[in-house]
Amino acid sequence: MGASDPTVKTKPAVAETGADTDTLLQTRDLRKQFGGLTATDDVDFGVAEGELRCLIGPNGAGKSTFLNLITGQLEPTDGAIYYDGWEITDLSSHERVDRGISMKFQVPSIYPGLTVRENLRVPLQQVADPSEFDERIAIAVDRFGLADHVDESSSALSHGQQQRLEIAMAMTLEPKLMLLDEPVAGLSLEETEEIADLLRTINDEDDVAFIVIEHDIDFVESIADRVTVLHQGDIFTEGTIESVRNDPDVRRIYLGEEE
Ligand SMILES: Nc1ncnc2c1ncn2[C@@H]1O[C@H](COP(=O)(O)OP(=O)(O)OP(=O)(O)O)[C@@H](O)[C@H]1O
Repeated sequence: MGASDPTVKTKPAVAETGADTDTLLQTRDLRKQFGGLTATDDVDFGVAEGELRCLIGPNGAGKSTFLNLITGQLEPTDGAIYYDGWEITDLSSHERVDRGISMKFQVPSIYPGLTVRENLRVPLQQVADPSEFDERIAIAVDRFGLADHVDESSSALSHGQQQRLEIAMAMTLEPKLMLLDEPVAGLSLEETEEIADLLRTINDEDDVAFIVIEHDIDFVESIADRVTVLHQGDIFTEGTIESVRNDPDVRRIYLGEEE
């Protein structure tokens, strides 16, 4: 196919950053300082299209700061962020959502005064015609195990159901990259397994890439393609969960074990 073929997407950032062509997100020398504290220390980080990556590290390692830089909730002190072939460093959070980056926080950001159906209508209003709402809501509640609760107040749902509702809301925006900050914190083992299954299914069927911050290593093991360990604002190591779990240096910094 020639360069004039409109179906061929040029990816200027690939040449600029040296990233692989299947790289969806790439940061270069990304830095965030809060006064004298360096929370993100010149990080070069890449995620491939359709990859499910977990981000782990001790408290204060800079995980949430890093995710907030990617969503645009925080402005970097220095460095650049590339997404889907384009530099997005100066785009607003809203513009990043429009391009397919979605974020789910630890505390479900659903509307407790609204029913499940009404909650799902909120993001749908941004992307669909009202005539499509009923059908799309029916598909979503079926897929996310909420069909029996569609007209219940979302405040009456269990914590696990609320997490699923929020993931369902994020998925209506048809993201290419979903960022999750501790999605199973406070959930039971059964609810945690449900979320793990859901994320793997979305990842397989919709080809959505994920960056998931999580402290629960068993959960990480059950979902991650690769794991990145952050420590003191920088990447300490990356690899499979097995290699990371068996790395004595990771055990020392992450699990607090002395050598
Ligand atoms: N708005 C802020 N102002 C000042 N310092 C901040 C701010 N946000 C984070 N920090 C500091 O930056 C460092 C990294 O914090 P961050 O919350 O990103 O770490 P984390 O790895 O997500 O930690 P945890 O696992 O405890 O959630 C910490 O030292 C934190 O105190």
